[in-house]
Amino acid sequence: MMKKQKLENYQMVGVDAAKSKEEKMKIIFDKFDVNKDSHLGITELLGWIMAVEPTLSNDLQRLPFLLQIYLGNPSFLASSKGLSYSGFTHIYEEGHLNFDHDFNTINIQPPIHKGYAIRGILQQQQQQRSLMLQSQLQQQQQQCQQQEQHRSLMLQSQLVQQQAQQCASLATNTFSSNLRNTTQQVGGGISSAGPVSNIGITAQQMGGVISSAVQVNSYGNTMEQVGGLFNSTAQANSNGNSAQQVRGNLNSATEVNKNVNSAEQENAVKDVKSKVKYDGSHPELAARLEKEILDTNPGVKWDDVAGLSEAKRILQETVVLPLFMPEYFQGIRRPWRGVLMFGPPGTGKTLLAKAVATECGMTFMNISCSSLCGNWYGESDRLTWCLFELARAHAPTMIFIDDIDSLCSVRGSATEHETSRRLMSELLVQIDGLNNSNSTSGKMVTLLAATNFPGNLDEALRRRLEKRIYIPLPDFETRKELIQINLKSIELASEVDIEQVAQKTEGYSGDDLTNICRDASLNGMRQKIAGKTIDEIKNILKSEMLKIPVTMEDFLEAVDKIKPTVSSGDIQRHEKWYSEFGSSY
Ligand SMILES: Nc1ncnc2c1ncn2[C@@H]1O[C@H](COP(=O)(O)OP(=O)(O)OP(=O)(O)O)[C@@H](O)[C@H]1O
Repeated sequence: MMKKQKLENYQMVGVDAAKSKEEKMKIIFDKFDVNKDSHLGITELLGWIMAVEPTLSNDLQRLPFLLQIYLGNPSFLASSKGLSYSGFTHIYEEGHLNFDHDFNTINIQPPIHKGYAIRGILQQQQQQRSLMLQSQLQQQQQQCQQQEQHRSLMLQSQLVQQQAQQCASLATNTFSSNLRNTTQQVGGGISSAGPVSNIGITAQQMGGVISSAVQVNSYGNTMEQVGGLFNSTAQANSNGNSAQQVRGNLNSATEVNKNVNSAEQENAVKDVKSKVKYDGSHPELAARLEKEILDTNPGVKWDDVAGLSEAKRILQETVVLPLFMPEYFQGIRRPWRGVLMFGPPGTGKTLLAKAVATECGMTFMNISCSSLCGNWYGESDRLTWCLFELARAHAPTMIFIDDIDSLCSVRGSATEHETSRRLMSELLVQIDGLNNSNSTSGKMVTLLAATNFPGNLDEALRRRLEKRIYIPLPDFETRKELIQINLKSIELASEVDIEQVAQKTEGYSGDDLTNICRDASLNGMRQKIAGKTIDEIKNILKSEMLKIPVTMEDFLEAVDKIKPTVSSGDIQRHEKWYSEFGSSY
């Protein structure tokens, strides 16, 4: 079939096979008059050669390549577009020569032909190609090596990070306190006393877990050992203690307050974190987010948050414990994906989020609506996706989204915008993916959100924020504690009655109270400088200024001046929502 086709071509061109090569070339060149339209296509040229020399078409794939090279050589061109007769004869002869032998070898070793540096061109091209291939290969190898190194550094760094957290937690009161309680729980009603003997007793009683318990307490290092211990907790639970009891035995708020990490431990965590590198697909977005929202150590302690013991307990269960005993929080006990704190403004929601992140040595990502709003179509959902990718790279991480209601206009509503719809969909997908398979690998990412307008939340989002904690206005005891926290480094006059200030500030938010304390503490200075010139003020000794005590009068004046910012309508709105959708312990 092939032969027949070639013969037809041959006849069509009308070349007598018996003629000499030169004659054939002349006929073909004239016949096709390649320059008449100043254009010669490769396919056309290929057609000629195949027609004239049917035996040359053994390797049709190689031929166009060769022709391309010839046509690229200026010495074969009669004009900028047309082929010269000399060029044509050369092509013909090259093809002829090589086809006569074995066309497959042409490209490897083209014959030297008088007057033309074809071999040089081909060799050059070949060399260039092989150099290119070599350099591509080298680049690929280098990339592979770099990726490998990077990956192993990441793994090492994650391991160190985990260990640093474990060490920090175990070495500090935070953990020993948790551990002690846990061990008591492991004891499950065994009458044990002090922490160390308690561990001993528990270990003995638990039999199989002696080594874990001892190791954890003596050295407090590895995940498996910790896991071993917490497995024991799980066993203890199945041996009679209910989850309720476990929770009941958790640290009280006051105990939690004692759990202050040493600067050294914090630095260790910080140091490890700063070495974590994002290796995902959007480095430029990640860099932007990192700059805006990343805080490896927010530096707020439990001690700094007054009251809110209920909220603290829920946060312990949702965030702190799953981090310390990941093996326990599996399956149906998996950590809650998202936690919502709602309540009037200035009640300490952000403060609480920071405290949890600090106490757990978690990376804190404080995100606002504006950080997720991109300028371009699709940028917001990419930013959202990148946020969670970044969080996983820095895990354990807490993503804190303040004013989350502003991210979601209710879907389907008139105010819904395409960007916000896409952002919301991505956010829902990402929350769905939280704490599934990765929770055991220490890659815990928790979403903590806060809002003053819980009623504005998208229904789907509300469902995913599985725990919804009400952060109310501070009660009497909390107000007292809050005033003390605010004034801990301030000189107070002996007659100052904090209880009275607390009584007078019912309905004030934590933020309002902080403002009262600030105002009261500045009053002494105001009185001291009243009527003085700037120069006279400059001459007042700093130490003298610092010694001015805050009096009861200063407080009463401040309370008079500063009014509560939260209305009773606001409170009712929150309480109504709490009764419908809130979580309690
Ligand atoms: N429980 C608290 N303990 C100590 N300080 C508090 C407490 N609540 C509020 N404050 C003070 O009020 C300030 C504001 O608190 P925070 O930003 O946490 O409130 P918020 O509930 O997040 O407010 P918003 O809803 O407006 O974002 C804090 O910096 C702190 O000084």
